[in-house]
Amino acid sequence: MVLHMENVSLKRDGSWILQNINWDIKKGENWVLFGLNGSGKTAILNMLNAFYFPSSGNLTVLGKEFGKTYLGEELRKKIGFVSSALQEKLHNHDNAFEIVLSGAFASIGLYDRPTDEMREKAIDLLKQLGCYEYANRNYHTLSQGEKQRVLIGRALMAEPEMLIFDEPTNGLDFIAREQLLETIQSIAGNHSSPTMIYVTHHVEEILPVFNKTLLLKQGEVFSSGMTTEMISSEQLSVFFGLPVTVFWQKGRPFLSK
Ligand SMILES: Nc1ncnc2c1ncn2[C@@H]1O[C@H](COP(=O)(O)OP(=O)(O)OP(=O)(O)O)[C@@H](O)[C@H]1O
Repeated sequence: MVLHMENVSLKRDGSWILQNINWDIKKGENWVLFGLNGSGKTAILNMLNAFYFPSSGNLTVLGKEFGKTYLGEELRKKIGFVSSALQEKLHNHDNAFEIVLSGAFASIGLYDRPTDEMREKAIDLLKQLGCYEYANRNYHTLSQGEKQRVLIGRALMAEPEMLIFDEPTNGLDFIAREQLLETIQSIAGNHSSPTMIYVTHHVEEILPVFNKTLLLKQGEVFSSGMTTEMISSEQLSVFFGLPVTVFWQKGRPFLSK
């Protein structure tokens, strides 16, 4: 089991942010965590990363049970994270190659001496993700879409067991978004690919590789199961509280009122 959440609730500053969350992720599944603004998506991610601790319930992430030992750092090494928020934390004067390489040490900036093997791997990843042509460019000169792909390379460098995309298309134009989504879909084709979780509130970003979906509403699980069943006109009309139609094209859902 990659993730086991059993009746997990979270209280912050006196209010309940998450209530009775049940969520199991098995190896081989890739999940969408779908919820509107303020539904508690970030709170769940902060628990997976061991920044927050459940106020009640049982939580096991990658075989580590919360409450038994301190597991923050150990766990975070096994979880790759791609978000726009992370972009701001990186050293902007590093080039794309160095940013990817630093993923091997789970560090911001390069403090340890990378091995030749690590360098080769970073180059392979840059090629695989279509970033090779700007490998020598300073990170801050890259476009948002290019930055996000470099971040994916950085995350994959550490060979994570879980890879989380937190609204990764923020700030991307249509073309950059589609390129990024294509990259994400291609990672899944790799036999050593990690379990992926894609956090979003945009239906049209849900790729075929994300075969499972959890619908989160006001801190509670509204429903969870196969993506094709969750992302349906019937479910989402109740979820949004307004009639919507979902139509599928080339394995991806689209939403209209
Ligand atoms: N420390 C805190 N104290 C009180 N309330 C909080 C705290 N942190 C978050 N919340 C509230 O918990 C709810 C869930 O927040 P969270 O950031 O997890 O939502 P989200 O689904 O990630 O939203 P978005 O898509 O807008 O990022 C929100 O109503 C938020 O205001």
